Amino acid sequence: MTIQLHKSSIKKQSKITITGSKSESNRLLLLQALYPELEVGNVSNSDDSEVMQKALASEEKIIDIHHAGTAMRFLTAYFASKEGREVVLTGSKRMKERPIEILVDALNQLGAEISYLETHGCPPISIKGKTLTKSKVTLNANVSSQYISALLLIASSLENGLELTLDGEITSIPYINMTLDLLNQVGIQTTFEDQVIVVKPKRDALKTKSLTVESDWSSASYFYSIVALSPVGTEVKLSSYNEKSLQGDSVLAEIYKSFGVEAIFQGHSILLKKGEKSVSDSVEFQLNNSPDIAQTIAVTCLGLGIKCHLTGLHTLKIKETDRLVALQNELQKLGAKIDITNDSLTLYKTSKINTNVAIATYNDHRMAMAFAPLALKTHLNIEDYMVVSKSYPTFWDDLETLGFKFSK
Ligand SMILES: O=C(O)C1=C[C@@H](OP(=O)(O)O)[C@@H](O)[C@H](O)C1
Ligand SMILES: C=C(OP(=O)(O)O)C(=O)O
Repeated sequence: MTIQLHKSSIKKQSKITITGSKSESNRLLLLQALYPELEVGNVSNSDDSEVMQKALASEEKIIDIHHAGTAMRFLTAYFASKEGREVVLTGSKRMKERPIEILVDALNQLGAEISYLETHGCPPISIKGKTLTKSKVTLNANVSSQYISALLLIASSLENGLELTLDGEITSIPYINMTLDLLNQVGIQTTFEDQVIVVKPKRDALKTKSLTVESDWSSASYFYSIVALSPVGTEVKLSSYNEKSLQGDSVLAEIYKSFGVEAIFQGHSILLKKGEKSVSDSVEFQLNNSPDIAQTIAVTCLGLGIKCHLTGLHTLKIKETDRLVALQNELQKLGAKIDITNDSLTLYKTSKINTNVAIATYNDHRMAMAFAPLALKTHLNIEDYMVVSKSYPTFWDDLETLGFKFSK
């Protein structure tokens, strides 16, 4: 199903409430399964968090987590440490191509019993839950931080806690820090020094029994892009956010200054305003710490007609799709010249954007949402538009609130 986005201009002022961060939600849902007295507010309404909730409550033998990477990785660790529980974790066609070997190896070294059912190194996997007795393991930290967060999330429930040694350059570090911060908030002790993370076992009551998830910063990125592509003076207010966020994607506020977007905190809302400041001609960003906003930034640059060079993108190749190739294909359709490597993208200055192009989304929510703001510049069509529900089910409703015009 394709949505036709008509060339639109949005209201001068609007207000949007974005659902809870799916990253924070999926961590806290797992902690809640370990410590049922924990109450969690503003849980994400994303498909990925729904899948996580259902899986944790399920007594079935086969659990299908569809496209949800965090759910796949976090639940692997969770079920592996649940003595007596036997499950098969499976997922979408793409999930069966997304690597999980580093996590499975680490868990098996800790005493787990996990095996592959189809392709070595990828889901589906069979897990025979065990009491994990060992407490030290080393793993490669350069492929996905989700493997590390998965181990950290179950660590406090292990008899002796966990000492994790991270080998190589650590990717997506803010997500690891987010995990550690949430553990600390509920009273689990951790240290992180010189590539070694230690998590102490938790035996006493929780320090905090109730936590509220901050709204999702990756979802906020699409509104930063919309404001960047709108006339001077356009304002969009987003809630509910914290000035000091656990989410690495909050770096958006800094990055989008280059695109003329002012972000003003007003209590727990952020007022985004397109300022008078002229936009940079060419930008460069290292996105190792915030890979999920790469697509948004690349498309904003196309819309503004500026050059961008984005680096630190090696994890994009193993996400919902190969996002580097997907971006190259779709930006080219719009008339852009773009070069990609295994970990970078260069988009050259493009003065004219092709109209009425059909953007393919590759089962990737962020392809649909990153390209949608271009409707402020031209007519465009987005294929399989409901793909957005992976992280942001009400995305199109919220765009309509802003004044976007479309036909489904
Ligand atoms: O831990 C998390 O919640 C996430 C970590 C990141 O993955 P990688 O560590 O694989 O880059 C990010 O891309 C993903 O959307 C969510
Ligand atoms: C990469 C993402 O999610 P996951 O890895 O959890 O599927 C994402 O939401 O952009």
